[in-house]
Amino acid sequence: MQISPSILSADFANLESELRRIANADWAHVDVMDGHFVPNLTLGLPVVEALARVSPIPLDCHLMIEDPDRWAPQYAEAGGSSVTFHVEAARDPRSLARTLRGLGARSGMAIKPGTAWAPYEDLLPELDMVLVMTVEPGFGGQSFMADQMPKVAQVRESVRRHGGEVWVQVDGGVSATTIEQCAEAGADVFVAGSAVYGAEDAAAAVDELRELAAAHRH
Ligand SMILES: O=C(CO)[C@@H](O)[C@H](O)COP(=O)(O)O
Ligand SMILES: [Co+2]
Repeated sequence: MQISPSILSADFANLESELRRIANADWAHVDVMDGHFVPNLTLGLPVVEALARVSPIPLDCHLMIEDPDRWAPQYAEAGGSSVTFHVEAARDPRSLARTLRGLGARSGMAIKPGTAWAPYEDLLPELDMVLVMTVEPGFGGQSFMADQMPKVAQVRESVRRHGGEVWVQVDGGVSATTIEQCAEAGADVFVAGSAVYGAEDAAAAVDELRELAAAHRH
């Protein structure tokens, strides 16, 4: 059970110290938004490069951008240990996932709440992680969509049948009150932005989330 706090809810004026607050987490989740794929703009390659230089934990880059076929490999080169693109934006997801792995990154594929999983099941051999969004991508602090749990369970079942080591990540509205149902549905990597950075003791929030997830393991 792994926790990946989203720095979208961190203090952008002090990102290095904000990363140190979550040094006990498994990953630092970096939300890259381009103002086109989603109606919000956050940060890009130069900032990811800078974060990779100082982060005590590996970067989990979530790319909410158009044309990931062109840009995602550069996030792997910039220091993203895991790079997740949205299938809705990708022209050739299979080839992109292979390219990411070839660059030494873990390949992740994200699906929005309105996107079905079944058409993409055959991509599993190329993937290290599937990200099931539990909010509409674009902003932190939104309400958790419990209606995505059946999709998490579907992805978990596909992974079980496929037999590989593919992680199932949930992102959006994950907190101490919603993480249990995510774990029970089959998620094993949990992104939490406001629930971690909104806590006075971010490291304690990470530990609490990990314990709750472990106690409700699928
Ligand atoms: O990708 C996104 C939003 O598009 C997320 O990573 C959020 O930033 C998570 O924030 P919370 O919902 O946990 O506050
Ligand atoms: Co995200």
